Amino acid sequence: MSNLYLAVIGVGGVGTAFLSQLASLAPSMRPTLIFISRSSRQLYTNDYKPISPSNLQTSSSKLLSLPELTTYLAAAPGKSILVDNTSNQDVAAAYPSFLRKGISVVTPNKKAFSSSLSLWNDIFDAVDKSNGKAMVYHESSVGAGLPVISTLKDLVATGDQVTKIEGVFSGTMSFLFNSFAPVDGSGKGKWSEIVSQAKDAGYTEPDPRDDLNGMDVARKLTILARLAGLKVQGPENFSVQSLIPKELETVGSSEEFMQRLPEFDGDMEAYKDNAAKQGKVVRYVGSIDVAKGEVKVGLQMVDRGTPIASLMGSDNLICFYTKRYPCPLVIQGAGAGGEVTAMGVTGDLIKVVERLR
Ligand SMILES: NC(=O)C1=CN([C@@H]2O[C@H](COP(=O)(O)OP(=O)(O)OC[C@H]3O[C@@H](n4cnc5c(N)ncnc54)[C@H](OP(=O)(O)O)[C@@H]3O)[C@@H](O)[C@H]2O)C=CC1
Ligand SMILES: N[C@@H](CC=O)C(=O)O
Ligand code: NA
Repeated sequence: MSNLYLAVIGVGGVGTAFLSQLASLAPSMRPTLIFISRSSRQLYTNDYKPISPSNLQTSSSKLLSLPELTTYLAAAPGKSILVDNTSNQDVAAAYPSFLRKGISVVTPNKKAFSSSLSLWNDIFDAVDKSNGKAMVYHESSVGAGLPVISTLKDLVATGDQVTKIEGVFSGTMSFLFNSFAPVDGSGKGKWSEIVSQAKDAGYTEPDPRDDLNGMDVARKLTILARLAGLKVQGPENFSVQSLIPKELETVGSSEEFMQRLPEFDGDMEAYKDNAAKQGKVVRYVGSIDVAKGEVKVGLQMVDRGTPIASLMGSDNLICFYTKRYPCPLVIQGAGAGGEVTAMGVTGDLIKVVERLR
């Protein structure tokens, strides 16, 4: 496609899967890739010629700062779309600047939508003021590729009243507890070993402590709460149960954290045994009570026969209770992993392309 241009920041698990899905799109739906970057390398040309991702590793392009990238994309000979596949806060904080220059943003990065309320307002003000020229889509910021954000937006836009949202919002936490404490009472290894497996499978955040401290779930609930109409200030403003052992809270690197985690396997065994004594299993759940304005994130002892207890793999389970759906509208499926997350990103990109071309 000649008149739409694409910049991709971040080529890790999600970014790599996204690039392969991008390559499989029909040429009429595929914007011209003109910029790609990892944390310390960028590839682009000054004359907006198409680039090939495979050349990123050997690229010697001068590194553009975020304001320089904004200027570069704004001067492209057609409309530009930025795909942010990082979890970087600085990139997220630059979305309003991109949007104000007419550059649409597509991302699985939760940071922009779950940090300060003022960043949230700046982003959506910029979208509103662009008169349809700049869009933001972030389906994969909650439930990876599952249609969670789009469903909630449709419920709200069509006048339904959301009363409660609850379920399992983390692919990592789901995988950890489904493997560590399955309903049949067995278990597929020690807690720390299963955390390593979740990291190797690409389910965790770049730093797995962001999952284990509950912040990943807290960020997702912040996003959903805001979309449901609550003015949540941020994930620090409600109760979040961390699974990081106290002794490891001040550890510097994620590598050292992973090395020392086995010392605390006994703590998680205790949670599991305690639940088993009550005939239950332990799971990491979240809920938003819209009427009370209450958000909660943490461990719960769950009855064995319930849908939450019976989840498999990295599945998420999201229940929307609304005026129209007093028996909840339920969305379930894989909530983490490169391919399913990239599917949400690519799907969002297709929506932007359809609206811009
Ligand atoms: N993995 C999953 O299942 C899901 C992930 N997400 C979200 O998707 C995003 C990406 O996750 P994932 O792919 O797993 O993470 P990875 O750690 O695999 O990849 C992150 C990528 O971002 C790059 N990066 C980081 N900072 C910058 C920067 N300032 N400029 C350019 N590139 C940068 C890294 O560069 P380098 O390679 O040089 O380190 C790396 O390529 C995150 O926001 C995550 O929350 C959302 C839903 C599910
Ligand atoms: N680390 C996250 C990835 C998706 O948002 C998770 O495990 O759910
Ligand atoms: Na989603």
